[in-house]
Amino acid sequence: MADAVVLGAGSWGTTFAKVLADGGADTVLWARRPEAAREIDESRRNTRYLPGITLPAGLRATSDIRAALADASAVFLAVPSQQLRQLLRDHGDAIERGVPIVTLMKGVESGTRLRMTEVIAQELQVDAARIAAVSGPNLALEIAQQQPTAAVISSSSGDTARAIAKLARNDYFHSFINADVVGTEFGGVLKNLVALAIGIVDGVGYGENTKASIITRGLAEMTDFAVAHGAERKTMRGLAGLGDLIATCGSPLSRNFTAGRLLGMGYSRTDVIARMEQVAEGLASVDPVAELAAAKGVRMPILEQVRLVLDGEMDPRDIAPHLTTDDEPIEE
Ligand SMILES: NC(=O)c1ccc[n+]([C@@H]2O[C@H](COP(=O)([O-])OP(=O)(O)OC[C@H]3O[C@@H](n4cnc5c(N)ncnc54)[C@H](O)[C@@H]3O)[C@@H](O)[C@H]2O)c1
Ligand SMILES: O=P(O)(O)OC[C@H](O)CO
Repeated sequence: MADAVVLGAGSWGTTFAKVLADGGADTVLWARRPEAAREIDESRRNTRYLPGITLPAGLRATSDIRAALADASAVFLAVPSQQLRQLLRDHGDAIERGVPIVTLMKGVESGTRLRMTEVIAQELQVDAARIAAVSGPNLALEIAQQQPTAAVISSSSGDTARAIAKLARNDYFHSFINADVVGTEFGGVLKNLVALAIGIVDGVGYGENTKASIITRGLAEMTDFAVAHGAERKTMRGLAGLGDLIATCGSPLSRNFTAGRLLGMGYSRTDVIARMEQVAEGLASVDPVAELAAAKGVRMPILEQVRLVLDGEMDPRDIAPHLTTDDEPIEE
């Protein structure tokens, strides 16, 4: 049996497989395209997603998903959020009973508005104690370059969180644990939306005051939203909240920041999607998060303005003054 099987050989799946393999885990990475699996196995490279990175010799790759799953002691999922349900529907039956299933993803499903752990539980009919979510300030390329980084592994089961945290650690990557799955997952989803806003104002040409104002108010919005959905407030101050917000909003490596920047430069939603070569989860999360916020009566003016820019109903230059939609001053 392999200690870990990672599904999805994009930038994060490949990097996380490297993290696991560098920590000593016998790791198999599933790539949809046979030529990608071959390149990883034969050249120790994934040039499309991780240029310049040499992958560890112990990391094996395959394009045979069912063989990989049948041999897995733990399964890690790293495909775009809108694709997860179909992948599990097609191949979830190949996962052995009792195996922990870990989402590395940061999105909600359009339509159902479900978090990834909820999609897993619903589609595979597995107990929440077997499921975990990984989140944190984790820009893939920096970790693939072995720059020191922390993440948090969240599960309702302390045993599951601890087991995954022990697998996902090495001399450059450290995993903490928590039991707040709702907050940990929503942190990863919501910071993408703030990063879109930061990208937009960067594309417009605004500077650090504007960005700091949006990041600070964005964290307040994230916290209101997450707490209304059952998260712990402190999670939003942790790696999955503030930590990831700082990394994603501050880096040109972020695909959400990049997508926002294109919007700020005047490209339409359709143009931005066409230009992105990797997934920017925030683009698909805007509408379901806005719907979830409305259902709980949570006001999210920054999210609302990102939505208006995406829909072509607001000039990107107008986003910054509207940090709140209130006419009367409100408490910070
Ligand atoms: N890249 C990062 O820095 C990073 C860090 C943390 C979390 N994440 C999250 O990880 C998830 C994956 O992101 P990524 O960066 O690896 O994306 P990516 O665009 O780099 O790669 C996505 C991978 O999924 C595969 N894929 C696409 N559609 C598929 C389908 N229908 N079935 C199976 N495979 C499919 C692609 O071939 C590709 O290998 C996202 O939710 C993202 O938010 C990314
Ligand atoms: O490239 P992004 O915007 O998807 O962000 C990547 C990671 O989530 C950063 O933690």
